[in-house]
Amino acid sequence: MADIKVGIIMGSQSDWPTMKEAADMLDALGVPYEARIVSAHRTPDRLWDYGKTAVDRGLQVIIAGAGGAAHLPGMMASKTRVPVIGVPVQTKALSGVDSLYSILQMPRGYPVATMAIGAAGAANAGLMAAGILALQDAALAARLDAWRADLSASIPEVPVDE
Ligand SMILES: Nc1c(C(=O)O)ncn1[C@@H]1O[C@H](COP(=O)(O)O)[C@@H](O)[C@H]1O
Repeated sequence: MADIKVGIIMGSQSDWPTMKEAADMLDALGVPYEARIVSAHRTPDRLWDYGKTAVDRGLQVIIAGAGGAAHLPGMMASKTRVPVIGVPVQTKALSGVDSLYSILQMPRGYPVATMAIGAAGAANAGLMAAGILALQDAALAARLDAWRADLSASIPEVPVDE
């Protein structure tokens, strides 16, 4: 089995369509990961175990997505020193601003690197995780540079009528 250094966790199955954007990005960059449903509210023991074993299992980055009262990323950051990237999942009632504020305003000492709301934030979380791992992985760094160059090259210089 490939050496898994990235954990993608989410509060609910309903978050997967958003969090899959992070997974797809990691797939595109050839970064192995695991994906799990872990909820601070609904499965606190699972959260505890995941955080407690993260370092020993070799995880180097955790991407945590949740919506609404999104306590999962912050609680995971309280349980492990593995860096946590938070993804605020978009919600119906408050458009994800609730998720954003829940994740963003961590107390001093327990940071969560918070992305933008929704799918773009999840994709960026994948890129952020890859960038962190690329600091010590030259082959991944080359793939990430190529991905960025491709994106840049795909942006037209002159706008066209659609
Ligand atoms: N914010 C959290 C946590 C948590 O932070 O522990 N656990 C579940 N949830 C969120 O509840 C929302 C609705 O979940 P359901 O769709 O299962 O009702 C999801 O966006 C999930 O992340």
